[in-house]
Amino acid sequence: MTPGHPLDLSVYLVTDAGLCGERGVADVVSEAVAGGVSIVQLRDKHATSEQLLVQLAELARVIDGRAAFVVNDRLDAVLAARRRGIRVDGVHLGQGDAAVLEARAALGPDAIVGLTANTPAHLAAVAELPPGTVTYLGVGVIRPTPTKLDHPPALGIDGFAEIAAATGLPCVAIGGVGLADVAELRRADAAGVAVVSAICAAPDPSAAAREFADGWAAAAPMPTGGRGRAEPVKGMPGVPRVLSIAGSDPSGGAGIQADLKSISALGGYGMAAIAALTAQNTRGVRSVHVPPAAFLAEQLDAISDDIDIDAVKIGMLANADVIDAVASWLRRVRPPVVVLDPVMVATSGDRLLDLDAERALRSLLPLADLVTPNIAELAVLAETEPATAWTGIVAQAEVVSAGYGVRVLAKGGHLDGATVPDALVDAVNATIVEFSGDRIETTATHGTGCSLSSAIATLRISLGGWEPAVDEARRWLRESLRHGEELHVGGGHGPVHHFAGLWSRGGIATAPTASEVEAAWWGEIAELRARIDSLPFVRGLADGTLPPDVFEEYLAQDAHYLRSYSRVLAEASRLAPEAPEQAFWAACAQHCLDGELEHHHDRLGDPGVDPVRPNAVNTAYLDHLVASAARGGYAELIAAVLPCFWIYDDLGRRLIAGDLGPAARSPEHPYADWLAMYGDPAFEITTRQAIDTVMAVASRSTPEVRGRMLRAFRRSAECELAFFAFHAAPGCRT
Ligand SMILES: Nc1ncnc2c1ncn2[C@@H]1O[C@H](COP(=O)(O)OP(=O)(O)O)[C@@H](O)[C@H]1O
Ligand SMILES: Cc1ncc(COP(=O)(O)O)c(N)n1
Ligand SMILES: [Mg+2]
Repeated sequence: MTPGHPLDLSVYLVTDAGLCGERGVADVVSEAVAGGVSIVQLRDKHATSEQLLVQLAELARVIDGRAAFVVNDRLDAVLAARRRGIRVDGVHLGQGDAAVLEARAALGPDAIVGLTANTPAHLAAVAELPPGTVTYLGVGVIRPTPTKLDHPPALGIDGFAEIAAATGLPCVAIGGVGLADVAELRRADAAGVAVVSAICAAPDPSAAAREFADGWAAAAPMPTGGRGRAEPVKGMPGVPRVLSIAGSDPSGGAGIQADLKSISALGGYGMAAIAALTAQNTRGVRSVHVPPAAFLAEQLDAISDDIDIDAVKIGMLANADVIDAVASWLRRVRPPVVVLDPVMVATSGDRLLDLDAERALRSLLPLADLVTPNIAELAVLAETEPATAWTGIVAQAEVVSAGYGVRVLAKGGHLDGATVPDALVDAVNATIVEFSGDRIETTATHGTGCSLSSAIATLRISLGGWEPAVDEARRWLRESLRHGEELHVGGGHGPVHHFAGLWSRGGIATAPTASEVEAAWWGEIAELRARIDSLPFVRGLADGTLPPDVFEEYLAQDAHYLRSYSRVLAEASRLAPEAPEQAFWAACAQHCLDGELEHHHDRLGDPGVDPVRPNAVNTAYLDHLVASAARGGYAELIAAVLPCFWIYDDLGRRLIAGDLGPAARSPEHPYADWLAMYGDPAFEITTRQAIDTVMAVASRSTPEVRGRMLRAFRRSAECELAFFAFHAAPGCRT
């Protein structure tokens, strides 16, 4: 968690090493955080202290400040990690774990201390604790879940809502939460949803996480803020009013334009006095025009005569006259925070400052609170050659800091190497704070220095200290660097994506691709599929031991189902917006009757009229399909019909391949014709077409419609499980 920032509990990932499998926990966490997970809990009940420490270091590195990071149960490991400078934000404790009071005392007031609580007695005990002891409650389980075998009775969403209403603390819903529950839980006042298998076991954890983040964002916000959600820290000032005095970059990635985006992205009100104009793009600077310095002075006065300025960021000043105008305004106005980015050379290598102005720039240093030179600029200020090693860079920063009585942020962006360090050097107070992170492989580095310095100026006001401001600005810049190339701006060094974090957290969600939706939906029903595989009915099908009367009763029910399912597919055809989709669903409707149903009749004998009374799960499944069409129209209906293709195709192919037992490969298998029908490559092609059709619609839909489609899809998958299960138990007869 970042000091001064509200804790975002919305998508809470609990790790499970078993479910992450060969990919490893760190890879899954890294992807999940990229997809929008806001907090990660490392849960490893078996690791030794030493193993846990290694995992903590690795996860802290891949999370890289993008999400909060807590550890289940092991307060000792959190303390050991913190002693080694590993960034762990806190601990989550169960009722049987170390006492929350002890954790709060050991970790200090800013740490996260989460607590599992799911009974009125637990809530009563929490209410007795001093305020500020517990940060949030983990409340569950919502539904029965295989990822925690010893879980208490499921609360359901109503039970969760009751507990959330009875406490003043933010409540995270945990245990068996599916994507389809997210909106309802948010409306039930959840501060977030905890997810284990739906992300850890997903083929694409990033896409799965994004579905949850989108689902959360799309759910209607609570009518009034406040309860149930963590609040910003008390005493946070209002919106920082931040002025950039810098040059214009018409391509929008550096200079004034980058400053205004950075200030806005970090919650400030941005103002800009233009000191110079450049004609540049992502490849380089073509020319520079400097308006008269007197006109800059007029701009500055116009602002300060009217507006209280909280912070100033100074960038490209072009020449000595301009520098003098800014120096004399600063002496008069004395804004509380002044950050000077001593821009001399652009990322492209072009000079942005007259040579004779370099000396004038030094006169500004004592008027600044922080100066942020890159390696080349630091050497000019230190009047020496650029250092090539990090230690030399920090030494030069100390010289400049001592010589001018100003804090220096030495930036290592131009160093070669796998890590990118920065150092906040304050020779006056004799402190050096180093920051480091892995180098982000990207061409989008245009304007990094501009963006960083205006971000620090803004955050210095809202966070109240230099170290947290630099820390948070770096975290934000790193996220912006990671997403810069997605903007597709220019053929040279493109801009960073200033709003990457903001947009992905639901402001403006980028639409997922069809294959991302496909992976997320398949992952969403992973648990249901696993349960189908282990049903006695399916195991009996696989090894051929399923009693014929059970199989025939199943077929009779399925024949009834298929007659109605065919009508539902015809309805999809009727509702289809385009002719190819209309034809596809019509063909599926027909195949249902003359392919699948015919097979059933071959086996059972064509009864002419339907003699079978549908059993309860059959009726429920068909009701759901009809209701999906009536309620949600085409999009929801095709999502609801999909599991009947997808699950049968997947199961059929795996049975034929012998994945569920070798007997299914034998031509002597008693149900060989049934297996051949669903393992048939023609059925695979039809299924692929159905998946593609549904995913194309889902990826084009709004998050709200996509959420409803997923709920319909998941419900059908549940019905498939129930349909098989009905015929599974020995002795169960329809
Ligand atoms: N590839 C990268 N990966 C991670 N951080 C980077 C990368 N490039 C630059 N930075 C960071 O961007 C900021 C600007 O640094 P730098 O590139 O040295 O300055 P300038 O943009 O002024 O030349 C620093 O915080 C630096 O650590
Ligand atoms: C107008 C203007 N100001 C500053 C920079 C430096 O950019 P960087 O942030 O990459 O050092 C730039 N290219 N253009
Ligand atoms: Mg720079």
